[in-house]
Amino acid sequence: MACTDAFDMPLGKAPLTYGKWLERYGPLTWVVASGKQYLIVNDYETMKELMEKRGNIYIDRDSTVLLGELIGQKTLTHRTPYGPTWRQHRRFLNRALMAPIVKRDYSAAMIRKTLAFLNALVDRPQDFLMENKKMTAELVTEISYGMIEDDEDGGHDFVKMHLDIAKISATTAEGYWVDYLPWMKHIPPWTPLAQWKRDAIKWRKQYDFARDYMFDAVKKQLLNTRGEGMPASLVRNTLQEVYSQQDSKSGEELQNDETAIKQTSFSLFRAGAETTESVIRTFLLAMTLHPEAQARVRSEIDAVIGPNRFPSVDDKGPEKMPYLEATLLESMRWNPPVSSILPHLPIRDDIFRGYFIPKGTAVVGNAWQVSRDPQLYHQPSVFNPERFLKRNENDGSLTLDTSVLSPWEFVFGFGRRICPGRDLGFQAAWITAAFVLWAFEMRAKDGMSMEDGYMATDEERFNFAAIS
Ligand code: HEM
Repeated sequence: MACTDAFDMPLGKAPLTYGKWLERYGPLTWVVASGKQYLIVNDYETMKELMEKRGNIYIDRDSTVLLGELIGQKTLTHRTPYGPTWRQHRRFLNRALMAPIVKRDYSAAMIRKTLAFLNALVDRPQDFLMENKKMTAELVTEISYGMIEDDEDGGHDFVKMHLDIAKISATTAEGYWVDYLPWMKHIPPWTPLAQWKRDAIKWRKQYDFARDYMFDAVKKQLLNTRGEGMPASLVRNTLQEVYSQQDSKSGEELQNDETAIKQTSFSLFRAGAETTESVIRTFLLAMTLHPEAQARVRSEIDAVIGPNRFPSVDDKGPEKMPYLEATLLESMRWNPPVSSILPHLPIRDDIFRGYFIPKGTAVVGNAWQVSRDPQLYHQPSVFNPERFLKRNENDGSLTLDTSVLSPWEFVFGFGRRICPGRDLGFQAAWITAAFVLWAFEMRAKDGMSMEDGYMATDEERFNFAAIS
């Protein structure tokens, strides 16, 4: 392990800088910046050792005073500290987002949204990025609530509310004095230099309104109809389950369950929309820049599905369509949506490989570096779905090569904090990919290709933001 200094802490494209530390210092780099301790982990085995094998220790999350505490984002599942509230969130989410439930309850919404996306592409192909954003934002909202607006309450635009909240997060991301001097949170809002506090109160109201708005609508409808005719959604399904146990629960327990469902459903948009959008965006980019790979996926779709029916989730899986599966895996590896995995903080002091790691250190796994590890992937910057495939010697068919590390092993994080929406996100991306290439051939504008050097380096091609 090596220590570097705060001035080396990158402001932009962090995973690339972390990757350079691997060459200089080895897999672990210790950094202290703005009074906070970070441990940057740059290889897969070490991430697994810390966040999975020692997952009971490296399980906490950090949060800032302004955004986390005063505005309330600490209550989003991915920001919730380790403890009973987080465990309750995970119990609901793990059950509600299991692969068979996703397939049974949410496939129809995914197909409906994808067909709307295809229609938009016919009319306005140049808007594909914006339409992809819209599709994934609406899909995750519908999965959370079964609808995208509450007509009875004036039809506020829920997606827009979320986008506004994302702006608040961006505005506050660089930190305020109160984040370093927590006693400042007690300063009354009317004092002359407390504009930040007045802003925080305003943002808190905006945040609380958005969090309660759709949840309250679904709850009201459920109480009025007992769920008759309501579409499946995370809120409907989990509230129904909780209400079915109301005889065995105290009023306080029911209230706690409701609060947890409200927080988890509100978290899904922040955690699930842009990440799924990223997988689809990378797939579309890869298919455009690699016409040969696109042609192989399209011929697989032609052979398995043909022109007379739509793709269906029953076609999904490496046994039926190995090349499509490998292409999506390669899209997730080529550009991991969360290039720096959210920090896992140890809940107690730990000794690892002889190094002392204090409680509260932000342990950051650099998923990007794993995706570019030449020991794991030959020519890692090259988009090559075949790296995940091998030919069956007996019948010549293709199967997944399990000796190659699947991106499933690192792009969704590790241990008990692993992404609970991974099956949902992957299935949504699969449906979009299958429908787009069933319906269209994609070509780059003006016939540009990788050979022309079009955005040829990783650094130019991807943005390395929180969601890349
Ligand atoms: C498809 C692409 C997706 C990717 C690549 C992705 C990736 C991740 C990663 C890296 C984490 C952090 C895991 C860790 O700390 O070890 C995470 C957490 C999380 N993800 Fe996803 N995610 C995706 C889709 C989704 C979807 C569709 C949902 C839900 C609708 C979702 C919900 C969550 C939640 C709630 C957490 C917080 C878990 C916790 O802190 O306990 N994600 N995701």
